[in-house]
Amino acid sequence: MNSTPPASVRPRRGVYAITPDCTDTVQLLQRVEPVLDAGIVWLQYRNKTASPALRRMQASALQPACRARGVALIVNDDWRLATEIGADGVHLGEDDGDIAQARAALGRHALIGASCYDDAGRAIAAVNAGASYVAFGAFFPSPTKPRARRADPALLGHVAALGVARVAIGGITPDNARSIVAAGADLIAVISGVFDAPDPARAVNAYRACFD
Ligand SMILES: Cc1ncc(COP(=O)(O)OP(=O)(O)O)c(N)n1
Ligand SMILES: Cc1nc(C(=O)O)sc1CCOP(=O)(O)O
Ligand SMILES: [Mg+2]
Repeated sequence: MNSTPPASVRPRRGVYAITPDCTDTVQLLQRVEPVLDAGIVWLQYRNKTASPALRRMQASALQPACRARGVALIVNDDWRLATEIGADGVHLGEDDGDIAQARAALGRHALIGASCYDDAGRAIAAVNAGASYVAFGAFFPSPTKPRARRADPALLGHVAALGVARVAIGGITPDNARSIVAAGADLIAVISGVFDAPDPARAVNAYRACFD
């Protein structure tokens, strides 16, 4: 019997890395593999510039790399793509479709995340619709999304009773992550702080230390 639990039910605390836009799939894997090996909990495949065909190819390439390391793969924006490639879940923002529909398609074990920005009411609605985690941000100026609306860290404490994982995103660095974890974040979601770092695996370790 395989005693290893599926990635979706392992402890939900730690680093949630999100891929940068990258057109070259070989290079994408070369950038992601050391990050997976460094001990992240979840990986989100996000590419805002790729065609649907390239997104399918890249998500399919990431799936076995994540599976081999016990890291859950979450597809951004597109629950149909998540089902097609056998991902562990999907992340949905305000323009990305219906959480209940995604839950019905992906099944009860899937990780379904909802962007809640600075809005606790949105988080309550998302959990009622079937979300597995709620994401808030941006907590700091984000190099990736400079125009992201800003959220107050106190919000993370206000939604503790929802009983789902709380993800923090937006400009999180190894220097400011500890304050966000102290405010109540279970996972910190990061793009530039990991993938623009001179040594991404070392950056993951610095973020991980903020949970000690
Ligand atoms: C973990 C996490 N949190 C928030 C987002 C942002 O989602 P969204 O507002 O739909 O914006 P895009 O990422 O689609 O540009 C996210 N992707 N992941
Ligand atoms: C994709 C995304 N969503 C955000 C939100 O606030 O909802 S901030 C963001 C970008 C996160 O990248 P970085 O770690 O480079 O700041
Ligand atoms: Mg989106």
